[in-house]
Amino acid sequence: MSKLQDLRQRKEKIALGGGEKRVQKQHEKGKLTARERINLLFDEGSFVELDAFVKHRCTNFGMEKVDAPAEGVVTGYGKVDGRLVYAYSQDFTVVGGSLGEMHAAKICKVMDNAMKVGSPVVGLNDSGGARIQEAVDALSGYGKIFYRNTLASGVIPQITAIMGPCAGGAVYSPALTDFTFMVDKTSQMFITGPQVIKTVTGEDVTAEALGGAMTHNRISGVAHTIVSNDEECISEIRRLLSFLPSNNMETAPTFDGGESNIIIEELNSIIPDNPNKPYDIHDVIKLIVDDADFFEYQPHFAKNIVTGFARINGESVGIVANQPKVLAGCLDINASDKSARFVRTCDSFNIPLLTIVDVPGFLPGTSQEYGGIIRHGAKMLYAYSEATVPKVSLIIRKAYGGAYLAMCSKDLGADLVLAWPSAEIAVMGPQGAANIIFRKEISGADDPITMRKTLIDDYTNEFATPYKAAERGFVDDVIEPSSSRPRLIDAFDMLKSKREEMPPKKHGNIPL
Ligand SMILES: CC(=O)SCCNC(=O)CCNC(=O)[C@H](O)C(C)(C)COP(=O)(O)OP(=O)(O)OC[C@H]1O[C@@H](n2cnc3c(N)ncnc32)[C@H](O)[C@@H]1OP(=O)(O)O
Repeated sequence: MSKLQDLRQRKEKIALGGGEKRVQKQHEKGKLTARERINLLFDEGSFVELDAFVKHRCTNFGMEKVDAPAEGVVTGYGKVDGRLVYAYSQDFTVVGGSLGEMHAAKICKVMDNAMKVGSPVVGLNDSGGARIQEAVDALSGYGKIFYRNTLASGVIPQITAIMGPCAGGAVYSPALTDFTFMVDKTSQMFITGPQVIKTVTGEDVTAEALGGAMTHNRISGVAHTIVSNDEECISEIRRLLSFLPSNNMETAPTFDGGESNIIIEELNSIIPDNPNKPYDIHDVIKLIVDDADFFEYQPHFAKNIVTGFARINGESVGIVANQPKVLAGCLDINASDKSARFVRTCDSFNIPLLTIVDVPGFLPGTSQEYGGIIRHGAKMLYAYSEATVPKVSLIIRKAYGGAYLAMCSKDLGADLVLAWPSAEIAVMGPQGAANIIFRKEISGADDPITMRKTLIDDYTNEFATPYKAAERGFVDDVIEPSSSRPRLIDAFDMLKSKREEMPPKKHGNIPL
């Protein structure tokens, strides 16, 4: 056999992964193989595989006889929409995609290379976890990955997709990355599986209920996006990448922004006359951004706040907006965590922030106080204050108390604050305020009910407007809602050359 034939044969054998039977089993579960996923991720023909010949060197429990093509993980680089991206894709058909010393070394090489050239890393996870035969060498492999995840944090975007099992120590690499996708029904994440839980606590729980995609998207907030199958997962990763720069020294790619001067009459009537009537903030976002295209971040978690990426005049922006439809748009523990993390993600990657405010306050109650709403809410204040990207706030209705401050107020460094005439910026809502400051007048009146109503109306007319804040310069301008899109385009355009430095320090100490 010629050397060339030998090379071809070797590569063909490696490309078969764990063999036909195991590939068939993978397909029967509704999953694509590691290589099929890689092919979908990258622009056609652009993927360059590295380390296909790497072998494990474990001899425990007969492992010297186990051939593991590509060491159970396909690694390399290629182009996504013409931009360089590094990726690894675990191959469940090879020793269950389990991670040993050399499997980890391949992933570490991808991360090291991506850091050198400043490109995102996409990790497609489908693995039985630490390769049990390799013992502490496998654990060390995870440790090396966690260390690199942390060093790369805020330098290059790190995206993880969970496309199969992800248990034990394996869960912490995804948790250290910027974005975690989970495929519905075929992916699970947990520290300890159902059997261990049954033994230790006696609790009965299925793997899906414990760590399925919806559990982590809706309840725990560990995952950011749920997708229905592998194909959708990969296409959503490609879509997400289009909103992000390749690294923290660059800005996100720009696109054709469409109509910029458009007046949107619908916005003038989108807020209901009754201040207690909810509406869907998505309607406002979709009218303002380019092509109604909104990539939502954690759409199923803390639905009282809406976060995600969009474009305004072709440029990426990160949007944080209260959702009056859920908990009246109050901020709570989960909303604070979700938005603070999102703000920091945007700031890391030079993505300007648009904050749309309609917030009646922080959610009252013992469960919130005992859960540490003070500590969690502080994360929002911290994240907005330290963010140096352009920050534009649009106050469309309620902006009360500490929550007004937390939603990127002027005092937390908003570069431009615009308000609609429907804005109400005050320490608290008129009803609550009147009960406290006019208590004596109300209780001493011949007709307390009428007196209360009169005083609430007085307070509303005087304070529940944007004009008190505008008088002090906390609001830069009160605008017609219909002009919001051109005004925001103009604001972000004006702020493009913004330069702001934080005081030198090792790192800040965000309340965790
Ligand atoms: C730090 C940590 O990561 S601790 C976590 C350690 N990992 C674990 O506890 C999980 C162990 N694995 C499992 O429980 C199961 O394999 C599951 C649930 C992940 C998947 O189950 P199934 O879909 O039924 O696949 P199955 O068990 O047949 O595994 C496929 C192959 O991968 C192997 N495999 C799976 N996980 C591992 C592992 N962690 N180490 C070594 N081999 C493994 C299996 O032995 C099997 O090999 P075979 O095809 O030669 O028979």
